[in-house]
Amino acid sequence: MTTMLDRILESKHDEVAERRRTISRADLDARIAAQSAPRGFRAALDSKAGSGYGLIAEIKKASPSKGLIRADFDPPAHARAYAAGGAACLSVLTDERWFQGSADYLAAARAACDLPVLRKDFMIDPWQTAEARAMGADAILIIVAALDDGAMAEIEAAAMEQDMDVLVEVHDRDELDRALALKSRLIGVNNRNLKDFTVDFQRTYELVGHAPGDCTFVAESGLSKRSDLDAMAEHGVRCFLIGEALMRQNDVEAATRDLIG
Ligand SMILES: O=C(O)c1ccccc1NCC(=O)[C@H](O)[C@H](O)COP(=O)(O)O
Repeated sequence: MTTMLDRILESKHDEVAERRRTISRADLDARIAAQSAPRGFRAALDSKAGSGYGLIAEIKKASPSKGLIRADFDPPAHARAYAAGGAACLSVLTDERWFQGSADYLAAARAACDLPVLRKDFMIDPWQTAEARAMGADAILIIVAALDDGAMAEIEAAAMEQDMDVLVEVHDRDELDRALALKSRLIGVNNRNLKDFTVDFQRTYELVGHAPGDCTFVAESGLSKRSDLDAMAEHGVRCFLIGEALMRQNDVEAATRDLIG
């Protein structure tokens, strides 16, 4: 059966191949040289989690599971609201076809605040890490379900060469074991099944006990209220990636503060 992840990855291969044809490495290098140094993504998350909750607040216009989430989409305004509300980091969707995201949204969000920013996209090629840094990203995502071990290691090495952090996303015990063969100790558990979009917090509860103590452990997807976070904290999880629930709020700053304050 072809899953949504399969469909996304298939289109991503064509899309990345096309950009590789049209954007020269010299152009990317010039844009990287013009960027400010990466802001420490994991360090910012750890710092906030040390005295409360570490929130990666996501700027997300639409998704395959929910369609359009926010009509009055304004990345710089959302970035400022998340920062004022106490978020540790931002995540910005840059995938255009499935999430209506954009590299321009990431650049605009980063310029509007001083938080480190994750490029939220489907990384299939080390070239995308240079592209991520050229747009200003401080961290990239590796989805273990999307890659073989060799590709993961190459993409991680390319990101680390650019001094970016790497969030490694897993769904089950096998994927966690593969993630732990990498160097990054920033591990996310996606509670959303990327095949049928169901959300199950049990995934996080089951995996957190298997992560070594030197990991920063992040629960992702489907979290919407303070009691969700407090329940996670009872299992030892203090870092969260949250998009839709915050993006649907009229007052994003107040909602962010209420959630983690
Ligand atoms: O959000 C989706 O529908 C989706 C579908 C297929 C692949 C990935 C998907 N989401 C990416 C994410 O990881 C979430 O945007 C992120 O964890 C935040 O989730 P939420 O708080 O539920 O918006």
